[in-house]
Amino acid sequence: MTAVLEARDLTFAYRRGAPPVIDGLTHAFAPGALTTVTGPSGSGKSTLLYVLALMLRPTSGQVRWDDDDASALPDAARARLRAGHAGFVFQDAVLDPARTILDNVREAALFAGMPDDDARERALELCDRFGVGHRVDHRPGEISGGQAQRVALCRALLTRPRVVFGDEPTGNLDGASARIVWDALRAHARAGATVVVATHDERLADESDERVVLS
Ligand SMILES: Nc1ncnc2c1ncn2[C@@H]1O[C@H](COP(=O)(O)OP(=O)(O)OP(=O)(O)O)[C@@H](O)[C@H]1O
Repeated sequence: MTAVLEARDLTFAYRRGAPPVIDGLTHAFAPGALTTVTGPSGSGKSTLLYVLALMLRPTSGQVRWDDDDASALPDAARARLRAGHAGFVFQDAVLDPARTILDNVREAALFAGMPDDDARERALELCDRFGVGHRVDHRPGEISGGQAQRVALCRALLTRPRVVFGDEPTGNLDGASARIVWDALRAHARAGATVVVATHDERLADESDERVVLS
């Protein structure tokens, strides 16, 4: 099967002539699988996610999406691919404090061309599913950190993206909240998406379908 997302001899350095942070990585990230990226602090886990998500351009090699060299596309085309097909969950929820929970979740639809009514319905369904349905009219300052992270998860899954990136998505959470976020990401993978999660949590990494270990 064609991989949705593939790193091919991927190298990335933040500055010309600096030692590469990613050095010749080749890996096909299988659809239907949750792949964890692990490795010591500073080994390049976040950097790899940003390169795979087309936010940073490789120094050499390719990031292929659906068998095209997506990393070589112009900025606008890369941004369109990201907005249309990818979701993100970071260690901190990064919600807009001025907008309600519902509007924060619906934001993802704006850039993906999802009709407003569908977005609202799906946002409410996700908020209910992840236990923040009673908070949709509140602002981020009025909910807990664990709830905020579940809101970020709802936002990431809103458009049913084919690729989801998580950068330490459970890093700030207690065990129960971490489990909810992890299980949701795994379920999204089982539904066919390609899910790539950077984590320090070896116990969660042991449960992943595939692993990329950086050194
Ligand atoms: N914007 C940047 N400019 C220059 N160097 C950077 C930049 N961001 C990260 N680095 C360097 O790149 C290397 C990899 O950083 P990265 O954040 O990807 O690692 P990580 O494995 O995610 O680390 P951690 O587990 O601590 O979050 C580190 O040496 C870091 O100092």
